[in-house]
Amino acid sequence: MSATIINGKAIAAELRARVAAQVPAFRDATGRAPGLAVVLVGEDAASAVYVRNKGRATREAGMESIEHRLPDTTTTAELLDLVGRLNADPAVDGILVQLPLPAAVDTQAVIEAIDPDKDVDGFHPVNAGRLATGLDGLVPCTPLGCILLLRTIHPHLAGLEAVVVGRSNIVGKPMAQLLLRESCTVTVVHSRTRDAFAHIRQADIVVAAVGIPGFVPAAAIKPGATVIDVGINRTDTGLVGDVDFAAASEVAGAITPVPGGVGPMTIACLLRNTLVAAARREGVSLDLATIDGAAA
Ligand SMILES: Nc1nc2c(c(=O)[nH]1)N[C@@H](CN(C=O)c1ccc(C(=O)N[C@@H](CCC(=O)O)C(=O)O)cc1)CN2
Repeated sequence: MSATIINGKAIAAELRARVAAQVPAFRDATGRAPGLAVVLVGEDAASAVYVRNKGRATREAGMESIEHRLPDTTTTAELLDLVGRLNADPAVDGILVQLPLPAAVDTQAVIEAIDPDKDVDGFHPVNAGRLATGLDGLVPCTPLGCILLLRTIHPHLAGLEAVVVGRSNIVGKPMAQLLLRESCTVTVVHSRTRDAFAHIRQADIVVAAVGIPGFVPAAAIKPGATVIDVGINRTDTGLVGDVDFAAASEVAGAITPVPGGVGPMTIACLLRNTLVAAARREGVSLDLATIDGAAA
């Protein structure tokens, strides 16, 4: 069997276009564009690229991009002070602090300092709680992107067996919550799971977010399953995911590539979240089902 390759780059471009299409109405209603502030601390090369791409995508969508680049000597107190100012700035609808932060910075304190209603990363405990309890909040971009990719293959996710590989706060846990919200039957496997592959083999949907190159072998995938690979691992042979893509695509029904799968959805969903945050702050109504795609 040769799997359908899920083209995240194309699906992300469509989402970005749908978000951009809503911006003129927001401008007309409020007299301003949605504003996204992105904070980069230090010199991490990959983070610098992601922040540059976020700024470009924000401007291309017709939104205001506010970028803060700080040295790697920045203290937690200095970062908290900046976040406080962005919280208070009425032109800022979304705040994103690029991760990872330098080791000396208290990352959790910074995340918790962001106004939950401007937390376009969806990492604040208030937004994690809203997601877990079925309230409207801001949802982490990468897991949200995975759901939108899954819907292109499974317009109805309810009842499917889903296995999430990894339990990070940024991807694994919110991914499990989002799949539960779609009425999937959800299992999370992690480093202490006794036989992770035995669980993965039962799954109609596998979301791999463990950060280990090629961790999921073809032999662990049920024939016809949909495989979403969140891993972005830099190796001597280039960027690879958490799934053995070449072998798995002979077994899976559909699979995301790396690069070109989940990654582009992260930035598209960031724009979507910024528009959502701006609309909620201004009391402007949005048709989220249309923005997220016809099957939403
Ligand atoms: N505050 C945040 N920090 C980080 C997040 C996040 O969502 N919020 N996620 C990642 C990095 N990230 C966005 O910030 C991100 C990662 C990858 C891509 C992407 O488009 N990847 C491409 C490959 C690009 C490459 O060559 O490196 C792909 O997969 O096709 C976009 C955004 C950690 N930090």
